[in-house]
Amino acid sequence: MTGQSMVMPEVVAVLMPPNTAPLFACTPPRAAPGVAVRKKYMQAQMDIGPGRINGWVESMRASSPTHAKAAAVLAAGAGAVDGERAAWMVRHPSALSKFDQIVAASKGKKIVMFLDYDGTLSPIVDDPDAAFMSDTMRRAVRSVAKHFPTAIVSGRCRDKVFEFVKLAELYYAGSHGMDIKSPAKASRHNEAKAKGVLFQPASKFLPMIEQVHDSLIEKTKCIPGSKVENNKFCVSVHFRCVDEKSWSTLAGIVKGELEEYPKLKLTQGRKVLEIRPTIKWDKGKALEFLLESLGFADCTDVLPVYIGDDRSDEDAFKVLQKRGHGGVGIVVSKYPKDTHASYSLQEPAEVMEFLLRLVEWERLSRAQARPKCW
Ligand SMILES: O=P(O)(O)OC[C@H]1O[C@H](O[C@H]2O[C@H](CO)[C@@H](O)[C@H](O)[C@H]2O)[C@H](O)[C@@H](O)[C@@H]1O
Repeated sequence: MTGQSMVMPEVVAVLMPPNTAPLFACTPPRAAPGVAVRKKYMQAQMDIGPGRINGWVESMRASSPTHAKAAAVLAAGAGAVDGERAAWMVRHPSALSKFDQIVAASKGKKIVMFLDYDGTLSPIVDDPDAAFMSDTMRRAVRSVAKHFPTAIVSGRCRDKVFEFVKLAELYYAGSHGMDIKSPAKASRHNEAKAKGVLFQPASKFLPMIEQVHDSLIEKTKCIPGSKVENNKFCVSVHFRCVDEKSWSTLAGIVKGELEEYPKLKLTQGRKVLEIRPTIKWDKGKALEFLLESLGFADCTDVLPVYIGDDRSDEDAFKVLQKRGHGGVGIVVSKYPKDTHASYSLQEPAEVMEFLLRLVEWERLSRAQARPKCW
């Protein structure tokens, strides 16, 4: 991103090497004793491919920010961890405290909103079926969508995330972007090109994903607390409620399943192992696809804003970071983590505050632009 329209915090974020997935949910401290912890997590993350089960379990531990923070505190002390957080906040300042900077960058541009669901619009809870969004958050999203084209981009299957959000005027990209649909309800943003879009780049994997889902349901029955979720073009195996002693057994089951399906790969989210097709499609590609469908491909007068909390959202942040015409990536996290986002918000409550401020700012800008009749 080189254009002057680029939105960046005052301090440039440390970039990760190209093609490197974010390594930990929480970055262990850089102080001497923490380095060992950091390396351990890095190794664990690399091992998750076809590697050892121990590597898988380490990586599963690292997917818990609180777990990783506790490990870092043990290794380096609370002071070092606080210092790490302060340094991270300088690199990824709060989108609320930098609100004026963000909206200034949208001058002369149309904002397009992209919102992740779990951990962004709804708080993380133990039961994935109970991850409800509050009515106040729904009202905030509805108001945003009145002013800006708005898409929900989720790892969940599209129908499920729609059941939670219940707003027919939005675009939805489910299954980590592999199931994209334009709004069911007309609004002033979707009269044009994106109307009637349905894009499913992984449709040929549907029977395979079904098989894997059914097989994993059967094989994980012996593991109390585990939950296998059918996300249509991917399968999520949750371990949030599984006793840590059983994590290696669960990892072994998923690993064994993957070995039978070389056309599927493993990714990780917050206390969840996700199996998905090896196709080169992710939330970043979905963001590009939606911008194109809306008629904004290569447009200099559009500013995409993406808010998300998980590893899969990093694919979208990377796209925004590379985009020549600007884009705002906002990561939702209380803890420092490797991210390609420029800004941060701590939790869904702050996301709601940001959305409401955006709506208010847009209303005021419009009112000021209107000719006055005395
Ligand atoms: O892309 P997202 O909308 O963030 O979806 C990612 C995954 O979110 C859900 O799991 C996560 O949230 C659950 C409810 O709070 C929580 O119990 C779980 O531990 C988290 O990983 C969803 O259930 C998954 O299918 C999504 O892939």
